[in-house]
Amino acid sequence: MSSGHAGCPFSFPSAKPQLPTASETMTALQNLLDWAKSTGVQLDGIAPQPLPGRGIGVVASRDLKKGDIVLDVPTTAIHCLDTVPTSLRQRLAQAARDSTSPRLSLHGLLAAALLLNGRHDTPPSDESPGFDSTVWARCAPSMELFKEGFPQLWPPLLQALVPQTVATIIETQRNKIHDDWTALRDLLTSTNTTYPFLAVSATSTKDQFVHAWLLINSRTFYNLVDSTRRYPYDERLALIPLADLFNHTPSPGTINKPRKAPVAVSFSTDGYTFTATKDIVAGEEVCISYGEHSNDILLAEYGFFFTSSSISQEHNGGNPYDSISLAEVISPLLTADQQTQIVQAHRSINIDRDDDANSDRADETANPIDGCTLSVDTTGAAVQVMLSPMLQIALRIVLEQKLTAEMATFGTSVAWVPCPDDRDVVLWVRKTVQAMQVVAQERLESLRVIVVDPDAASAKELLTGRWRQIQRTAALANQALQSHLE
Ligand SMILES: C[S@@+](CC[C@H](N)C(=O)[O-])C[C@H]1O[C@@H](n2cnc3c(N)ncnc32)[C@H](O)[C@@H]1O
Repeated sequence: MSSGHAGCPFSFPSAKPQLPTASETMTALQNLLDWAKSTGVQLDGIAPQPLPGRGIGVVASRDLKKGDIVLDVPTTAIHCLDTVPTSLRQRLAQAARDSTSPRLSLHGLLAAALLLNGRHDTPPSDESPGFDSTVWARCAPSMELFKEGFPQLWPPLLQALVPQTVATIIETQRNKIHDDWTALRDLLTSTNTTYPFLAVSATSTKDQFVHAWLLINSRTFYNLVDSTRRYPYDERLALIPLADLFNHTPSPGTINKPRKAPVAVSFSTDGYTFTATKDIVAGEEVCISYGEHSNDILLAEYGFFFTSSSISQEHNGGNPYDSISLAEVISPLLTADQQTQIVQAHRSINIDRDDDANSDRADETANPIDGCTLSVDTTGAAVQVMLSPMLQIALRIVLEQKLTAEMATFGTSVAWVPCPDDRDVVLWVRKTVQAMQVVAQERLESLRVIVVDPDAASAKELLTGRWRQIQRTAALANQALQSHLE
C-alpha cells in the first residue's frame, strides 16, 4: 500500500471498524476547535459534543439571547470553490481541457478535494491555508455509519422497497455520483502525475469518493457567491467547519405557515454567520433547520428522520413538514395527456419561481408527480388534510370538467392548502389515500419476510418505521376525508 494512504482521512478497513471511543471523539473535537480558533472562526456560547442517537451536535454553553451571534466562520476557513487547493484545481482544469470525459460538477470537485488532499504530489505550502480536511474529517461520520442510514448505500433488496420520493432521490444521487466519479477517474488517469492509490485499488477509491460525495451532500450550505454563479444552483455548495455539526430541527409552525428556525444563517463573501433567533437556555441543543423537509427527504438526503412514540405524533414523528407522496398510486390513474399537462404545469411553476437560468438542473431530474404529496395536521381540534401545490395541480387537471369556483384557484398558489370541502375532490383524494394504505401494507409485509445481512438490519428497521408512518398518515387522512363526506 502506498504511503499516500496513511495520510488519507477516509479509510475503509474490510472488517467492521470500532466506533471511536468517547475520549477519541473529544480529542478530535478539541483539535477541530483549536484549528478553528487559529483560522479566525469565532464560537460564542456554543460547544460541539456527542449526543445520544444524533452523532455530534452543538449545545449552548451559556444562556443565549435572541440576536446573539453564536458562530462566525470566515471564508478562508471554509471548503468551497475559492479555497480548493490551486494545484488541484489547475490540474483538473488542465485535464478537463484535454479530455472528452463528462464535466466534474462543483459538488464532485469539493468531494474530490476532500479525497485527494495530501495525496497529490504538490508541496504542502500549496494547500489551502485555511480549511484542514484532515482535522475536519476526524470528526466526520464514517462510511460504516452512513451505510446504516443512507438509502443510497443500502442493499438493492431494501432499495426496491423505499417510498417513491426516496427512490427518485437516490436515483438522482446515483446518476450524479456516477458522472462525477467517471469524470474524476478519467481526469486523474489522463494526467502525467501519478495517483498510485487509483491504480492500486480503484474500487476502494471509488468507495472513498462516494463517502466524500455523501459528506458534501449532507453537510454543506448553499454558497451563492459570484464565483459559483456559473454552476447550477444545486452545486453551489460550501462545507462550513463547525457549522456542519449543527443537527436539524424543523422550524416551528405548520406546513402552510413555517416560522423562523431557532438559528438563522447569513452569508456574504466574507463568510457565514449564525445568529440565535430566540432565547436558548444553557445545556439545550442548538439546532438549525435544513429546510422544511418531509421525513422521506430527510431519510434520502440525511440518513435519518423523525420518529416519536407519542400517539399524536406517531404518523410524522413530530415533523410538521412531513408528507407522503401519492405518486405511485396517482400515476396509474392519469391518462398520458394528463401526465403531460402535469409535467408542463410543474415546469411553468419552476420558471416563475426561479429567475436564474442556471438553476434548473435539479428540476430536470425531479419527477413532478412525486410532488403530489399530502400531509396530515393533527395539532388543531380536527385532523386536517393538507394538499401540496403539485397535488392541487393534479386535481385541477384530473377534475377539470368539474371545477367549482373555489377549486378554480387550485394550482395557482404555491402554498399548501387544506383539502376543500368539494365532494369530487374529497372522493378522488380519498381513493388515492386508500390505495396508499394498501401499498404501505404490502411494503410492510415484504419487509417482514425478506432476509438481509446483519449489517443491513438497522436499515431494514428504519425503512419499516417509515412505512408504518406512511400507513398511519394515510389512515388518518382517510378518516378525516370520510368525515368530510358525512
Ligand atoms: C450536518 S450533519 C450534523 C452533525 C452530525 N450529527 C454529526 O455527527 O456529524 C447532518 C447529519 O446529522 C444527523 N442529524 C441531523 N439532525 C438530526 C436529528 N434531528 N436527529 C438525528 N440525527 C440528526 C444526520 O445523520 C445527518 O446526516
